[in-house]
Formats: sequence, C-alpha cells, structure tokens
Amino acid sequence: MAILIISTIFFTIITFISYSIWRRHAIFKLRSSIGIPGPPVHWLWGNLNIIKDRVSRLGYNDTTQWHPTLHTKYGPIFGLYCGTQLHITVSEEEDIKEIFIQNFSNFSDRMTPDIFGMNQLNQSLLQNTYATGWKHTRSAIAPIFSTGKMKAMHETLVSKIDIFLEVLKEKSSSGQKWDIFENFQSLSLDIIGKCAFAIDSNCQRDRTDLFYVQARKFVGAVDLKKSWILPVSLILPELSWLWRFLYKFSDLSAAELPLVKGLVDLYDRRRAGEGGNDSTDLLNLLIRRETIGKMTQREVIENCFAFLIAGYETTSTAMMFSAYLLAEYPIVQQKLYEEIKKTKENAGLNYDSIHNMKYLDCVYKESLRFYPPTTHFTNRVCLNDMTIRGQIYPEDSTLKVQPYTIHRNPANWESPDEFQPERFENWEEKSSSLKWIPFGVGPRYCVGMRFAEMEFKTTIAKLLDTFELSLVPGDPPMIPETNGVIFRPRSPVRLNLKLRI
Ligand code: HEM
Repeated sequence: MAILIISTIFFTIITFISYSIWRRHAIFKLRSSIGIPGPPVHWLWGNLNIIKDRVSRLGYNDTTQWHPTLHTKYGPIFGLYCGTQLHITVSEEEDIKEIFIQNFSNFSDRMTPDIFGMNQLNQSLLQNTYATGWKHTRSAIAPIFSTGKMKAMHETLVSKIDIFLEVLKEKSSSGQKWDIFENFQSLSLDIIGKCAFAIDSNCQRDRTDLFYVQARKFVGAVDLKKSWILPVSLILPELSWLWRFLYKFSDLSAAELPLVKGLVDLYDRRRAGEGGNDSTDLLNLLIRRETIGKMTQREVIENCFAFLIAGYETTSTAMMFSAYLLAEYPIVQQKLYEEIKKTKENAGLNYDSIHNMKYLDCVYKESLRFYPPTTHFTNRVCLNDMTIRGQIYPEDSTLKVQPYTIHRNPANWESPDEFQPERFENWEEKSSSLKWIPFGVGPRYCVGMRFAEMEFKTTIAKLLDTFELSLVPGDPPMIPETNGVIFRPRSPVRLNLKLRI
C-alpha cells in the first residue's frame, strides 16, 4: 500500500513537472512566432531573472533606464515574459492610440496578478473588468472628482498642508538634515485619509498613528522584490489554487485587512448617521451615489480603498521629485517663486488663483514628464487575438506603455533629459497628449487626476512661498527606483530649507 501511495505521488510530481516544462516551452515560443523581439528567455523564470540580475549588478533596480535601453535595443515594440505572462511594450503614438483608445473594447481591462483576485479590490476601478462592470463604476465615480467637488475639498487639503509647513519649519530651524520624502508621504497620507477615508489622521506628527503604520505596511508589502507570493505565483501559475489559498496568510493580505476593516467600520458609522453626513469627503460622496442606487456597498468600500492605494504614493512621489528638481534648478525655482508672490499679493493663494498660475502649471507638467511616478501600471489585457498595424497581439498577452520611455524619447521631446518647464508654455494639450502620459491613456486614464493636480500645485505653491529650497552639497544625486509600480527615491533625500521672511 505504502509503495502504491509513494509511486502515485512520485508519478504525479513527474507528470506535473513535465507538463509545466512542456507548457513553458510552448508559451516561450510564442513571442518569436509573432515576430516580437526581446531579451533571451530563461526556461523557468521567463525574463523575471533580468530584474534580479540588474539588482545584484547595480545594487538597485534602475527601471527608469532599463526600459529606454530595451527600447533602443529592440525597437518600439518588444516583449518580456513576466513569469509565464507575455508583456508587450509599445511606444509609437499610432500603436498607443490604436490599442488604448481606438480598440478599447478589446483592451479594456488592466492586468491583475491572479492572486490579487483574493484581495479587496475586485470591485474597484483599479481591478474590475469591463465584464464585471468597470464602465458602470467609472461613470458612477467620475462625477465625484468634478471641479466643484475639488473646490469644496480644497480647504481641508490646505489645513493638512499647513501642518506640513509647520513641521518643516520646526525641523529646519534646529539646523538638522533629514529625509524630506517622509514628510511628503505623511502629508499625502493625511490628505487622502481625510479626503477619501474621512479620518482625521495625524501621520505628519505621529509616526505611530495607526493609519500611518497600516498604510505604510501595506505599500511596503506590494513589492515584487520583497513579496515571495507575487513572483512565485507569476512563475508557477499552474499552482494558482495553492497561491490563492496561501494569499490569506501572506504579508499582503495581513497588511490589507486592518485597512479594509477600518473602512467598513467607518462606512457603518456613516450609514448609521454618525458624524460627517454632510461633509464633502470622497467616502460620503460615494455613499450618496449608493443611496441613489448607482453603487453597491462593496463598490463604495473597495473604491475608497483604491483611492488610498492609487493616490497616496503616486502623489507624494510626484511632489518629492518636483521639490528636488526645484532645488536642483534654482532659476526655475526663482521664476516660480516670483509668480507665487505676485499671485499672493493680487488674490491670495486659493483654489482659483493656484489653478490659474501659468508657470506653476508648466512646472507641474514638466516635473511629471521628467519623473513620471508610475511604471508598468498603464497596461491592458488583450481579450482576443488582434492584428494592429501588421502586428499580431495574442489573446491574454498584456500590452503596456511606459511613461518614462515616452517622456524621454528625443522623437517626442526636444532635449528630453533637460528639465525645462518653458516647453509647456505653448503646448497644445490635445494634439500631443500621447507624448505626455503620467496619468495613463484612453478611457481608463487616472480618475483622480484632478485631485492629484490640486494637491500637487497647492503643496508646491505653499512650500515655495515659505521656503527657498537647495540641494545639500556633497549629497549623492537622487535616483528613482521602482517597486514594480511606483518610483521612489532610492536613498533618503535631504534638502536645505531656508525660511523666507
Ligand atoms: C500624481 C499622482 C498620480 C499619478 C501619477 C497617477 C497615475 C495613474 C496611472 C498611470 C493610472 C493608470 C491609467 C491607465 O491605465 O491608463 C492611474 C489609475 C488610477 N488612479 Fe491615479 N495617479 C495619481 C493620483 C491618483 C489619486 C490622487 C487618485 C484617487 C484619489 C487616483 C486614483 C486612480 C484610480 C482609481 C485609477 C484606476 C482608474 C480606472 O482604471 O478606471 N490616482 N493613475
């Protein structure tokens, strides 16, 4: 009996390994069979090992340079195997337009790693598909980001920025140097906490604030290099049932649960009529959509959670990069300061006056062009085989466009590696929008773009109104590194902050 059991186990394992190798062989042949170039494929890891190799060679994952290098080497369309999934990057304007806009019905869904099917975001805009109601959710949510709603939230946002400035004043007056990125992160958390979750967190002053601790734990867990379950599930998708089961015990799940639970409690209290029913936060605006039958309870909660995930790190990173660039380019900083000073004297720094500042708008756009905060995020699954401009795109492959590659391509921008906000002075937004894509492309572009713009511009305007920024002499240059979705500064970023009188 024992021999029978052992031989059954043995043959099952052998059959599984043979099947996996055979399957991989067929999958890895696909790329060359459709004429898409790319780096050599490892029989087990696909191209995931390249990331590992680069990290061990360089000491960090310089994805900002990696994709432009692949673009130069393999051309505007190339493919990488993320485990066994074929990811095809496109860079030509016509291809981007055809895939992300004209043929949206065949490329409507964002790629979601299989194990994420177990998380609390499947009904949110980040992960839901056309078949599971993305269009309905999007049209229910888009109105809550209208100009009127943003204006109503502006005062709340300013109150958090005022705390940010107070903290910076206290720290800089003592002459110390510190990692200022943390201040942008905690500011962004306080803002999204108040505006989306409707909670009055104190992340900027209290690093033990529960919201701060939980949110940081969550974003720390979403990292291809740190999480074991994410790469393993990509490399061995045959065992998806096992990874889905184990997901419940992973760091990712453990980090997500308290945040969602907090949100459910808050939702219940709001529905029971406790506090804040007339407030303008995003949770309340979503609940109002629910009461008129436009959304379900689950959609309300999951989308609030999505706003935290999509809106926290993206915005703090964008502001950090911009502050760094302003310190690095004092002439740009001075020109922007002159505009801020004039605006303040004439109208004060309010929603409308900030919105109408022309040079601030140029700095905002150029900062996001120079250092777009996301990578790999603007992607779509190919729902059925499709040929576009002579190229076959196979069903289930993922099509991507990388903002950094597009933004630093000399065919799209003159002197792309120079920080020149003036290039946006006469920029025709509509005709060139596929050359400036920090917020994505087509109907599925970032729904929180207006919110991000308001937060970015108000913070930078108030920061420069208060301080003159400069780099700390002798500090190494800031290098952006990615966790697979978001760029962050690789090492602590310190700036000199001189209080303006
Ligand atoms: C500078 C800050 C931000 C950047 C650079 C950014 C960037 C992006 C990008 C690249 C996408 C993918 C678009 C695509 O696939 O074509 C996206 C989607 C999304 N973003 Fe943002 N984002 C920012 C801030 C925010 C904020 C503040 C919120 C919410 C309050 C938000 C909520 C979302 C949501 C919900 C989606 C999914 C939209 C959909 O699939 O319909 N983002 N964002």
